[in-house]
Formats: sequence, C-alpha cells, structure tokens
Amino acid sequence: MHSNHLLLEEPIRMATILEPSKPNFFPAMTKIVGTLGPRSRSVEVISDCLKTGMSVARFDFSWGDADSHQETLENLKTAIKSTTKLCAVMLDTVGAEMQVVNKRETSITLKAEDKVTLTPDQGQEATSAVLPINFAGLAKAVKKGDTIFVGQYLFTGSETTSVWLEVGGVDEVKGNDVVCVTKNSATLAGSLFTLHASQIRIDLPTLSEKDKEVISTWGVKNKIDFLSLSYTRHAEDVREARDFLSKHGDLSQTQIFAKIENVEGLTHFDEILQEADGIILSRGNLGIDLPPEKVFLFQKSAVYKCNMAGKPAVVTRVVDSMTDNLRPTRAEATDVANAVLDGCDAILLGAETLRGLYPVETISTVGKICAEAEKVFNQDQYFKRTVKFVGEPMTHLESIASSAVRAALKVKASVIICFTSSGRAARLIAKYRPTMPVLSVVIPRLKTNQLKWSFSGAFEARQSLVVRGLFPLLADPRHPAESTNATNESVLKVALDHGKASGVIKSHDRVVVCQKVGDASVVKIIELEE
Ligand SMILES: Nc1ncnc2c1ncn2[C@@H]1O[C@H](COP(=O)(O)OP(=O)(O)O)[C@@H](O)[C@H]1O
Ligand SMILES: C=C(OP(=O)(O)O)C(=O)O
Ligand SMILES: [K+]
Ligand SMILES: [Mg+2]
Repeated sequence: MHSNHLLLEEPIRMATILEPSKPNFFPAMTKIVGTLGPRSRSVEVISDCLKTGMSVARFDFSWGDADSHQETLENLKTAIKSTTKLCAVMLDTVGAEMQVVNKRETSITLKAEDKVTLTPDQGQEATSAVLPINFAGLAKAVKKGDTIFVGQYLFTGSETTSVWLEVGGVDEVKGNDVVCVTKNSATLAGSLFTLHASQIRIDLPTLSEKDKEVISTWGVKNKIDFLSLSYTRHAEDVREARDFLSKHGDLSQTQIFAKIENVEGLTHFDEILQEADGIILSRGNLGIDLPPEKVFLFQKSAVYKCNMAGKPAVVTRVVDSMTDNLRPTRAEATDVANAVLDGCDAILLGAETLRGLYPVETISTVGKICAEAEKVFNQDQYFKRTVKFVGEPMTHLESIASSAVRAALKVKASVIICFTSSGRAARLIAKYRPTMPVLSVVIPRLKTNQLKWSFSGAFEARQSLVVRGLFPLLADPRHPAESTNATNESVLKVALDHGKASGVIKSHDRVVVCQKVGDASVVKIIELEE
C-alpha cells in the first residue's frame, strides 16, 4: 500500500493509473458505516457487508420499530460471530425531524403550481391537497417565499419522489396551517416522507420523547457504542444528550456523534465540536439547507477542524445512485475520493444499504475508491500541518503519538502497534494519519460500579472502528492493565501473531510499537526475523 505511494502534486505517468492495486488484508483505512434496513437485515447480507468492510452498523430510529431493529441487531451479532469481523453499533435519533404523517402509506401525486396545505392536524388523511405533519410550529417559523422540501426518507435527490414547495403569502398561513405552491410535479411514494424547511429554526427538541424512550430501552439493552445525534444545533444539545446517557448505566461510555444537518448547526460548529466525540456531516439535509455552491466549503472546513481536534469526521450521502445501480456516477466516485483526500475518517451509507438493491456492492465500491485515494493522500503535508497546529509545548502523549507515526514512516514500518486502555493513545496516533494500519491493542481494565466488577475494553475497542486507520484488538483480560515487561512482551506477541495471521505483517518487516514501560511511554522499532 504505502510502498507504491504516489503524490498528486508531482507529475505521475498516466499509465500508472491503470496499474492494478495490490490486494490488502483490509479493504481500506477509511471506515464504512452502513445503515441497516429492509435490504440489509438478513445474516447472509450482513455477513457479506462485514466481509466487504462495513465496521459500524447504523440503526436509524426515524423509521421502524424497536422490535424489528432488535431482530436486525441479533442477525448482526450472529454475522459478527461467524465472520469474526468486529462491528460497532450506532443508534441514530429522530431528533427535530419534521415528517409527513401518512398512516395509510398511500402514494400522493402533486402537480407543479398546484396548492397544497401542510397541517399539524394529524387526524386528516394525506392527499394531494393536504399533508398532515408532526410539527405544530411550522406556521410561526416560516414566511412567504420560504422553501420547503418534501422527500422520501433518505431521499437521494435524484428520484422523482420529492417536491419543492414555496410558502404562500400571509393570508396563506391560516392558524397553524401553511398553504404552499408546489414547484415541481412528483409522486410521493415510500413509507415515510421527511420535510425540510430551508434555513429555519425548528422548535423541536434535539432528543425527542421517542428518542429518550428508545435510548433508555433499546440503547441500554444493546450497550450502544455511538449515539448519532440528529439535528444537533448547539453545544447544549450534546451536553443534554451526554447528561441523559450518563444516567443510563453503561451508556456513560457511549460516544456522541453530533450530526450537522442545517445552517443552525453549521453556525455553532466550533462549540459543538468541543462537546462531541465525533461529527457526522449530514450532507443529505445540510445539502438542501445550504446553497449548492457552498456545500464543499463546509465539508472541507469541517473535516479540517475535526482532524485538528483529533475527532472522527463522518461524511454521508456519497453514492446515492447506487441505491438502484451497480455503478456510481463519475461525480459520486470522485466525491468519495475527495472526501478521503479532505481527511474524513468514515463514509456513512444510507439509502444504498438500507433499501438499495446492491448493499454489498456499494460497500465494496466505496471501499475500493477510498483505498485508491488513501494511496495519494499527502501525508507529509498533513503531518506538518497538524504538528504546526498543535504547537509547542506538546503534551507528552501527543509527542509520543506523532513520533510513533514519524518513526513508522521513516523506517517504512508495515504497522504501528499501540497499547491502550482508554483508546486515547491510539486515537492520537490516528490523528497523524499514518499510511500504515494501526493495530490498537486494547488492554482491559478491571472496574467497578459499586454493584459489580467488570472489565473495560469492549467499548473502547469497538469505538475505534470509526477512526481512519485503526484496527482494534481486544486483549485477553488476564493480561493486567498494569504493564510489566513480561505482560507487555506476551501481549505484543499476541498482536504480532494476529498481524501475521491476517497478512498485514510479514517476515523481516519493521514494526513500531507504542507502549508504557514502567512509568515511561516509549516508541520502539522492532525488526522481525522470520
Ligand atoms: N496496558 C498497557 N501496557 C503498556 N502500555 C500501555 C498500556 N496502556 C496504555 N499504554 C501506553 O501508555 C500511554 C498512554 O496511553 P493511553 O491510551 O492514554 O493509556 P490509558 O488508557 O491507560 O490512559 C501510551 O504510550 C500507551 O501506548
Ligand atoms: C444521514 C443523514 O440523515 P438521516 O439520519 O436523516 O439519514 C443525512 O442527512 O445525510
Ligand atoms: K435519523
Ligand atoms: Mg438527515
């Protein structure tokens, strides 16, 4: 992989573009989050998704009930066991999402220039003249000329099932109803339609009552690794969610990924990033809230800020057209590569895996594009920029982490092995974007919550599955966290054996190891014999 590293900033021979890539033991360093749903819930399909490279499964509670999501999760567990591929679980909230209430799930045809009334009266039937919605405050939030978008859940933008509406005049806002003019003809079809009013403050809580209920039941039961906090608009939203999680046992360890889905979230990005464990650039919704010509600017600056903060950045909605097609458009294929070059950690697939015809092929295609882009990622420039940003004096751990990456590059190591308990050291290494994989060896710690003793480590290992370049390995709890030379050596041997078995480490390879010896953090370079 790193042996045939090209630099885009240098003239490359065009013919080298066509050279087939060497197969890797893993599909890509960039991670893939797959939304599981009707097309991706059998053990067979999920197993194939895992084998192809999905490392986080997203359960989106905007649709479906807890029982069906539970069934899918049980299938995921079976698939994890049989494939021996690790996968983290992400619960995605409904949040401040406006939805059309269409109980009978009939399809509704709307014609351009016709009028349609949005009403909070959920007792009414959805027809081409009236669309009942789940939010009473719309009439107060919008004004004449505002734009409202209605699309199928996980709308791709290219289907014919979404409409743009324009809010009519003052006289057209009647009580809580909003009369709009339809701007294009379309047939709304699908099980759920979501509504998006452009650049408007929607006075709905970020954690809805349903979200709280789902987190405290489904979330607790399944010890979710990540909470994907839809429509995060302020840092306070993250603090409230954190506070809620902390009252639910194991969920105090759940990481919160703030989803930036509208201009309000974008405006408060810096403070949200400080509070959150990671960011999801929710380009589906944000992409219709922002003028199209501004979307890339948000992406580039948000990913940069996440990188400098050492927090994972997840980009959504990359290959919508693969929902119904085996090949992405050239624009989409280029977009995936650009997200990797921008520095993202993971790609989140929505409709493609949830209801698409080719969930496995999509993961495979996206993984291959990511791997190609990683080969030309300008690591040198990135590394220097990051060191400069951090400034001096660095914390000891940051200095150790960046030195490990530098040493690994200089000696052309095939992997970096990092011992960690909290996951902090491994994340810091990943922050410097080494070109080689990082095996993060998570050493369990014995902990107590006053009621019982248990081992830490499982959350920490799974949570690294969203970080670019990190490949976790959960050490046997019999290896105590208090490192002595003897335990360090025996754990290192396990990690090396694992690396050799999976093909990432070969004889005579150099390996950089980051570990504590006594009280001192050290970076050592070892050269393997046979
Ligand atoms: N059990 C362990 N054995 C050896 N070294 C460790 C262990 N846990 C962490 N380290 C090393 O200690 C330093 C601090 O890492 P960090 O991930 O912050 O550890 P912790 O989670 O224990 O605070 C790093 O150099 C890391 O590689
Ligand atoms: C992933 C997104 O959100 P949702 O949870 O609605 O799919 C998005 O808007 O890109
Ligand atoms: K959602
Ligand atoms: Mg969204």
